[in-house]
Amino acid sequence: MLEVRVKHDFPGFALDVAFEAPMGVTALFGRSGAGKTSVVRTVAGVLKADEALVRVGDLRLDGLSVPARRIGYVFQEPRLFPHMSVRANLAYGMRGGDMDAVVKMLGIAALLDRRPGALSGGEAQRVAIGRALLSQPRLLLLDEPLAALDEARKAEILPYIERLRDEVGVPILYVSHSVAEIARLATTVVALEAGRVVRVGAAADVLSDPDVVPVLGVREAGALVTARIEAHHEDGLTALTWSAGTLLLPHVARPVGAEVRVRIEAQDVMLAATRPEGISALNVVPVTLTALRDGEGPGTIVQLRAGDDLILARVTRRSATAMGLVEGWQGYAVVKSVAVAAGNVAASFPVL
Ligand SMILES: Nc1ncnc2c1ncn2[C@@H]1O[C@H](COP(=O)(O)OP(=O)(O)OP(=O)(O)O)[C@@H](O)[C@H]1O
Repeated sequence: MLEVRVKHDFPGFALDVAFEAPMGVTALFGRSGAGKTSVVRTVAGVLKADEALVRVGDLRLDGLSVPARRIGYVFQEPRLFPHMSVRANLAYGMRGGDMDAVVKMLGIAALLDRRPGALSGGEAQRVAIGRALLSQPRLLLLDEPLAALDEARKAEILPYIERLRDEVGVPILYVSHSVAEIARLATTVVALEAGRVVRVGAAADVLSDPDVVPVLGVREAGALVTARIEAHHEDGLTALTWSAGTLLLPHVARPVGAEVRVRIEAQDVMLAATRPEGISALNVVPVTLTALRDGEGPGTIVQLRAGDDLILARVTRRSATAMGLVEGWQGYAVVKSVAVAAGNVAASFPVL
C-alpha cells in the first residue's frame, strides 16, 4: 500500500531506507539523527534525494511536484493562520470531502468560530489534522504531531488519531521517537538507526523483538498484546482475555466485548521458576523463554511466549544466571495489574 525507498548522501551521513507497509499508521521510529525527517522530506518532495521511490497504492508520487503529490502534512506545531477562524482555516485548501464529518470525527464543532490564539495546543493540532484531511490527501504525514504537547493534551488527542487510523482510508506516515505513542497507534513500525532500517513489520512483532530494544531504549521496551474485555468488576478492575488467559487491569473504559491492544512494559514483568503463591500481583501466566539479549548495562531482555503472544521482561544479568535462563526455559511471568497504566490500553484495529 505504501512503499518508500530513499538513498541520499549528506556530507558525513548516508541515508539508505526502504520499506513497504499495508494501510493504517506506519510509524517511523528512531533516535534523533536517525534520518526520520529526511525520509519524510523526501516523501513530501521537499528534499530531492539521490534516489527516491514513493508509491501509494498503484500511484508513483516521486516524479510529481510537491503540490501534485497531494500529501497532507502536519508538523509539531499546528501552523494555522492566526487571523482566520477555525472554520476558515479548515476551508483553506479544501478540495472536497465532508467538513461536517471531519469536524465531528475530530471533536472540533464547538471551536469553529474561534481564532487559533484561543485554542489549546491539542485543539489546534486537531484543527491542523482536519485541515490536512480536507485537502483530500493521498497520504498524511504526521511529523512528531504530539511532541510539543504536555501529557494531558497528548492523552486528549490520541483517541482522535486512532479514529483517523480506523475510519479514514488514507495511509498515515507517522514520525515519532516516543515508544508509548507508536505502541498505541502504529499498524507497522519502521525502526531506523543511523540512516538504515533495523527492522520493519507489524507493530506487535517489532515491539516484542529483543534486537530492536536497543533502538527503542531499554526503559521503554515492552510488548503489545491484543485482548478482549470480559467484565468490569465492582472493585475497579477490568478482566480481559488474551491468548495466555485472563488479564486483570485497572478499569478500562471500553465496553464488554471490545478488543483492545495492551502494552505490557518489560520492566513491569517479573519471572518465577515455579508458580508463585501468596503474592499481591494478580496476573501470573505460564511462559516459555524464546530469546535472551544482554544489554550494555547490568540488564538482560528476555522474550517469552505466553499463549500465542510474545512478551518481554527486563531482568538483571545476575538474576538470569541465578535462574538458569536459557532458550526453552519454562516458568511464570508475573504482571502487576496497577503497572499497566490507562494510556497503555488502546483501541485495537482491524487486522490487515
Ligand atoms: N541538509 C543537510 N545537510 C547535511 N546533513 C544533513 C542535512 N539534513 C540532515 N542531515 C543529517 O542527516 C542526519 C539525519 O537527520 P534527520 O533530521 O533526518 O534525523 P531525524 O531522525 O529526523 O532526527 P530528529 O529526531 O532530531 O529530527 C543527521 O545526521 C543530520 O545532521
